[in-house]
Amino acid sequence: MTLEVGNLSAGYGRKMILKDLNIPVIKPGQLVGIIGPNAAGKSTLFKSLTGLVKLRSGAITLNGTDLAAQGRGQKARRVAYMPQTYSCNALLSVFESVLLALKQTSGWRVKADNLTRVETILRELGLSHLSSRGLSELSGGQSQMVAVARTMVRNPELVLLDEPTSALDLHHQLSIMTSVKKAVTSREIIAMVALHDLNLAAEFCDRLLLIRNGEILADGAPNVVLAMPEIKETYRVETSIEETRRGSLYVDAHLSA
Ligand SMILES: Nc1ncnc2c1ncn2[C@@H]1O[C@H](COP(=O)(O)OP(=O)(O)OP(=O)(O)O)[C@@H](O)[C@H]1O
Repeated sequence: MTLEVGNLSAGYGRKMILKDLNIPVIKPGQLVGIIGPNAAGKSTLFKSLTGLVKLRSGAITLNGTDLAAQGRGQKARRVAYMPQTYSCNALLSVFESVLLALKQTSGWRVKADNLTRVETILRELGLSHLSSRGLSELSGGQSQMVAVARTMVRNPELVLLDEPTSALDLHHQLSIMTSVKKAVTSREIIAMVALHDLNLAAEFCDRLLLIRNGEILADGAPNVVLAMPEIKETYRVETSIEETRRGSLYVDAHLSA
């Protein structure tokens, strides 16, 4: 499983957002963090990869085949996308809503294997206790975790998660990212995760892409990218990188004087 993006340009109407963007090969089992300020183009990149935003030019090669040339059904089987804002029919239970997400890959007929898959993903994400709860009875953070479950249950080749931790408390930020990382490694798939928290990005990602104004400013290992001057310039903050006692990176940031 590999992903490569070449000379991708995309936008809305006449407005070009992504400009000739290149992402050299992402290897299987990699969790890639997409970082950058508000309005940088992170969600637009995800929408371009899923086909929700039409490409002006460029190629998206997933595991040797041109994703852009594939039909909606095929794309839906191969790529699972969790948008920044998510909604689902409020009359469903958590279990039913996750089961419904499988419809895109396995059709309307429910097989025994589908039920097992739903149970497994709810267990892996620590959501089993919410299984029979109605969606309308969930907190914001619980809804966000269920949205992650709906994305991961499809067992796609490429997972795109747009700020999956934005509504979560510290414990759940770490546990969701740990579960996603585990799934990516064990299934040898690729995940791209848009994150505003640079410390989460440092802790969990194998590679970071820094995007600003629709262009990639930096691409590399977290310790390299986070130490680049482009980080300070892009976020307009002063930063320093420290190594914690556990050996992970910590980004200390404050506003420039
Ligand atoms: N449907 C749309 N029509 C027109 N312009 C849009 C549309 N969606 C997004 N944009 C514009 O595209 C640019 C990039 O937006 P995008 O949502 O990709 O940024 P982002 O990096 O995900 O931002 P954030 O971190 O704030 O979520 C912004 O200038 C935004 O106003």
